[in-house]
Amino acid sequence: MPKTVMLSNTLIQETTSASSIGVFEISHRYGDRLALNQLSFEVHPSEIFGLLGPNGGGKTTLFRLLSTLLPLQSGTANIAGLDLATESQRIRNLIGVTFQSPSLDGKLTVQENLKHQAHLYGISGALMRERIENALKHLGLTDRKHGLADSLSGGLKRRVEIAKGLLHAPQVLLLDEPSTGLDPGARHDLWKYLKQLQREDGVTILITTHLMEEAEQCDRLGILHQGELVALGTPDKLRASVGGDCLTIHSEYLDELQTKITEKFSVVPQIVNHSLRLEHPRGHEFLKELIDAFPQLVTSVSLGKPTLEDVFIHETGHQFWQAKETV
Ligand SMILES: Nc1ncnc2c1ncn2[C@@H]1O[C@H](COP(=O)(O)OP(=O)(O)OP(=O)(O)O)[C@@H](O)[C@H]1O
Repeated sequence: MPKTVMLSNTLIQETTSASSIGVFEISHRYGDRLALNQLSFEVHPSEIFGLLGPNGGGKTTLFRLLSTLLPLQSGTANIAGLDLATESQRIRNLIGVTFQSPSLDGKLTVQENLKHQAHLYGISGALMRERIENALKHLGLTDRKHGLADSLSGGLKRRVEIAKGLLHAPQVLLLDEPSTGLDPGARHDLWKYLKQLQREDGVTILITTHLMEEAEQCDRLGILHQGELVALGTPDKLRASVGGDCLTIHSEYLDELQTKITEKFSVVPQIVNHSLRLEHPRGHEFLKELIDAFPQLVTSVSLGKPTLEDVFIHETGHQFWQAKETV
């Protein structure tokens, strides 16, 4: 967290030099709708930090703020020690951003799109050619470089968007749902490349996703729900925060079974997506007790170690895919 100091009656927040991205108590409204609520987190240098959240959680709004497309309404933020509110031009030079919305010129070839992007950043000549070839190679686009962007599939277009964000060798990459539309092979290659950028070039990567398997690959994760950060930590630490094993109980008599389990075992199962869900330190033993106690009410029970989806349910009471846009 930033240190707050008093200077001439003005509160100044000092940034923590150890962080590459610092977000401190950011809130953002669209009219009456509160899209981000007092959000704070820090991303360390050369870290891959994931923001996991369902649609409407506020991920895109945060990206638009960090990439200087939206002005900050309240709170403070910095990237590589530069203040977002006052040094947006310098920040733009050192970040690479890929948004969900398409930005390619469909009437230009892949290579022309990349050249255009390079020129915007003042890159030309041999350096430009080298950067473009490198990005094409790592994103599996070399044999499509002369094809019109309009002729590409959604997944290939996505890869060109990502290539565009990498051409000026940014220190910090902001990737908003980069895997959307990519098949599993392309997703695997993208992650291999992101980890290479992290390892060899020390790039810091902030990525948003709603895919659990992608979230698993991040060094640390923030779980964003209705504009608030409900959990923060490594995937392992987050999973460990869920108490023991997770049981999902199917029944035709959910309300009755919920009451009876609560009375008999003094634990309150949550009703999530037409089933009962509870956490127990020794799930396999409890499962047997449960079936012995209510053989007529229990249709089936599944038992598993906590997943990131369980972390989300644990923190919000909602199933990830059913979390509503209610902010
Ligand atoms: N321009 C806008 N005007 C009004 N409300 C908006 C606007 N943009 C976003 N919102 C609302 O703000 C909230 C957060 O939206 P945001 O797009 O940041 O979420 P998200 O997590 O990126 O979702 P998605 O993955 O669907 O893009 C949502 O409730 C959304 O409806």
